[in-house]
Amino acid sequence: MNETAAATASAAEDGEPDRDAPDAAGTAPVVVGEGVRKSYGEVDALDGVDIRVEPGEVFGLIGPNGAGKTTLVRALTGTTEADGDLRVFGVPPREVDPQRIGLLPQSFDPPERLTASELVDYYGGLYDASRDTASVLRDVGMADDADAWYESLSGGQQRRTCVATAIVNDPDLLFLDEPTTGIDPAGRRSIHRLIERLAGDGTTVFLTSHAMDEVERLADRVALLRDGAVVAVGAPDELIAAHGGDPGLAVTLDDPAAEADVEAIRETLRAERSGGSTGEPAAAGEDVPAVESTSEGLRIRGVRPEEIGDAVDALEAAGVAFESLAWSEPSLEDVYLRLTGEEYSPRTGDLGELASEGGDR
Ligand SMILES: Nc1ncnc2c1ncn2[C@@H]1O[C@H](COP(=O)(O)OP(=O)(O)OP(=O)(O)O)[C@@H](O)[C@H]1O
Repeated sequence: MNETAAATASAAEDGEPDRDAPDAAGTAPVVVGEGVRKSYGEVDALDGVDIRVEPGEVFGLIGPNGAGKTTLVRALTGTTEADGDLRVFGVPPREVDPQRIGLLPQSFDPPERLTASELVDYYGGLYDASRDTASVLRDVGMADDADAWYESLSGGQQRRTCVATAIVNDPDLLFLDEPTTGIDPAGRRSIHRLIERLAGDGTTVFLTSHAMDEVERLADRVALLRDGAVVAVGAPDELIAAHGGDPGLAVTLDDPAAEADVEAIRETLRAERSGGSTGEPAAAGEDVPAVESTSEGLRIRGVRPEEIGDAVDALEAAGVAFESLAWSEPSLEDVYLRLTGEEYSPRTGDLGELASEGGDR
């Protein structure tokens, strides 16, 4: 019996819950964190984080600036000490075989007086076994610039080269902290395809990003960190269904709408929804589109595509001139905005409260 199995057996004998236990499918989690805490002086960067990442998952970590994402990545990779129970491949982070881990930190300043190829060679040389440098550079779209000095590369090319150094050891668990920052759309797509391919081949990917479209596309599950704690975790679809709100019409205005105009729009839509041409108001409690102010103008939630004409009529009847309209289904970005309270609107109440009521914590 190896050390991990022995520790597991002894915990089970003690009657304690076994956090590293295989799930019903028989697979042990790759990452387990329970009650993870880290303070910098007065600042609680991590305030009791619980997290579990399964093998082969792309696990997305999102949250506002300062929420604690980088601190959590640092704790999980053993680059900072943290309190609480942390296990990676069943052992404390600092005891994990480095060969199994790839890390792209948020800030990464490799030696500049090397070419992209030499840099990947250099990092590959730190491991017992590494991939062929040319194939790694091909993976990140840097084959044509392999012989360019790192310092002469553009910001996006530098970031791609850094991604290459993180995968040169063919890791089982890959931490990517903001991998596509500064990379152009085509480059982002190639990094996305790379992540999908790695995950398809069994690599577990821990992806931190502010690009919600990226996380929504790539992640099997997402954890939203706020003020050092996980406030929601689940598959993107589940989170969107639970917290994304209704589909809505984004109305871009030249000038902010007056409260009286917003109320007039609301009343017109209510009448349309309930009685159409009869103009009867909706019954109390009836589901009607909600009109909210946003930084760009208005968002009319709960409008069905066939009701967009009614919304335009309501805007015109209220004398509100608009620049553009865009109807969309809720996305992970809506979840993020609602659960972080960044979508606060005085007309819809404090969504910070909604986060604590509707979040998973
Ligand atoms: N070395 C440090 N010394 C002091 N405070 C720190 C240190 N590192 C992080 N912090 C603080 O801990 C909190 C969490 O920071 P962290 O970098 O983990 O957030 P983040 O979610 O990664 O933010 P961002 O999205 O801006 O990268 C912040 O309040 C930050 O100021």
